[in-house]
Amino acid sequence: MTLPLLDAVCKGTMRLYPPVTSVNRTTTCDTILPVSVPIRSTEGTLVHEVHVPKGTDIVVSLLCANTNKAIWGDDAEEWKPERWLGDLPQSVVDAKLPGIYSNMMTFLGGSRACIGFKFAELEMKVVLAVLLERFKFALPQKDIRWQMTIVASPVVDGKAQLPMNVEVIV
Ligand code: HEM
Repeated sequence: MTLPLLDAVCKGTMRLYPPVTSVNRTTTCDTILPVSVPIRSTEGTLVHEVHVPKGTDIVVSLLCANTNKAIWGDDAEEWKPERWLGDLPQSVVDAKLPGIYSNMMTFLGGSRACIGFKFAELEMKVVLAVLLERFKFALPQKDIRWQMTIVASPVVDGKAQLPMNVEVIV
């Protein structure tokens, strides 16, 4: 059975709210990092690559890659599952992000990518399909903020929590 809307909702959510927002790495040798678009330096010259010496700590933001306006468009910060109901924009295809999951970096890419991503994807779909058949969920009138630190969490009144009104469907 294909459930395109459920699939689109999961992808839309995983793009905008990646549970792991960034990963840290330390270079083990001198490295040259190419940049996707040239950067203008403080001297006014265009920089096409960055020299990174061995032993440099690097923060790789999965959230920034997932919400880059040059890739996803001006509405990059909006939750729009319908993006996945048709063809993705050419800018997303052309970006060739190395992520293992649906043109985004949520589960990373390369040899240390998440090995549990298919399990996680299946689990979230099963849980949603079972719960949504039996319960109605609604957000309360509270100011919910998303704290996008290394692990993302919803916060209300300074405490990590996600209050919800849950009603049994009879
Ligand atoms: C929505 C759920 C999940 C997300 C967003 C996620 C994301 C990630 C990310 C970003 C990494 C790379 C971390 C790094 O290298 O610094 C990672 C690694 C890993 N994940 Fe997941 N993960 C999820 C669920 C799972 C599940 C369900 C499992 C196991 C059943 C799992 C097992 C692993 C393992 C073992 C690694 C380490 C892989 C390695 O270093 O070679 N993950 N995950």
